[in-house]
Amino acid sequence: MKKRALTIAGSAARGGAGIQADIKTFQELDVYGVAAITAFVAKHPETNQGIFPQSVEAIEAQIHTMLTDIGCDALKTGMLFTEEIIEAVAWQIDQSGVSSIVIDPVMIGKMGSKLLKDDAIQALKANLLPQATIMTPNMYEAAYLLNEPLDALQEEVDLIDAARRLHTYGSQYVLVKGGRLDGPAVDILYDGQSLYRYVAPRIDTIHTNGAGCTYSAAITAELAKGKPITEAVLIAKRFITAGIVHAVPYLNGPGPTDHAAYRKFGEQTVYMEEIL
Ligand SMILES: Nc1ncnc2c1ncn2[C@@H]1O[C@H](COP(=O)(O)OP(=O)(O)OP(=O)(O)O)[C@@H](O)[C@H]1O
Ligand SMILES: Cc1ncc(COP(=O)(O)O)c(N)n1
Repeated sequence: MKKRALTIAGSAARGGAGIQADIKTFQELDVYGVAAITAFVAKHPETNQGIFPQSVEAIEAQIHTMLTDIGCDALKTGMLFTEEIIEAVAWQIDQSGVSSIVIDPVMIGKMGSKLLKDDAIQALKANLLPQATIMTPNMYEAAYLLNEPLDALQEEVDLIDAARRLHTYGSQYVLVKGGRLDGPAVDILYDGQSLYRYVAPRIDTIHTNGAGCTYSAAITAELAKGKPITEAVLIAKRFITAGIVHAVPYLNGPGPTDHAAYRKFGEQTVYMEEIL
């Protein structure tokens, strides 16, 4: 039977990030995608719209319906926004019996939206990270979780150090993304014993809106299909690299990645190596 992946995240009105990115990615990687929407994000300096969180009741009802009617082989979380949403979602994940859990600790969007409240970080650390199969912070999120200044991670050695320290928070694997490093786009994966680096050429573009969401959704899709973590991350890195190469500059600012690019052009310039 076709495998199923669930995303619990925010709706991004521009369509490149959040739930929209996740569902497009699930479809491209041939898993049945379902979604529980935690909030609607329609923030733009010109329209001055905002963030519209959904009630805990509405979020719980969506997750319950999907888990009981459709079932789930792997799930991911993205924007969760508040402490009470995190606590409710963490409880449902704990009860779900789903064994592949990807936690993307989304905090700030590339257009500047604040997607996690300051007082929610403790609930994320206490209730969600210990349940993670893999957590996928970017450099800024890793620093924030470690109580470091936001620009604390500057080089690859800092990513390695952060991955080791974040592993003590309880996630089985930690993937620290070097999207904002100078030089090649290197991400570090750590499982408590072995360290791996995933390397892609850096693409000279500002159009990476939703790159983190898309990457973690691709990892989730591959885990749903039963791939081991190291391989799921490699396929996902190829998926997002192709998406960035072929990104579409629709916006007055960072445009969305192209979720169809991996299928159409299958970029293979990405490799993985173990760091000894
Ligand atoms: N310019 C780039 N060229 C190549 N790869 C990139 C580039 N920017 C980001 N990446 C890669 O894209 C993936 C997502 O990384 P990124 O750091 O953008 O995550 P993120 O900041 O969490 O994204 P988001 O802001 O969408 O949540 C990582 O594998 C990263 O290495
Ligand atoms: C609902 C939602 N979730 C996540 C992101 C992060 O994506 P990015 O940092 O690429 O804008 C976003 N912008 N909106």
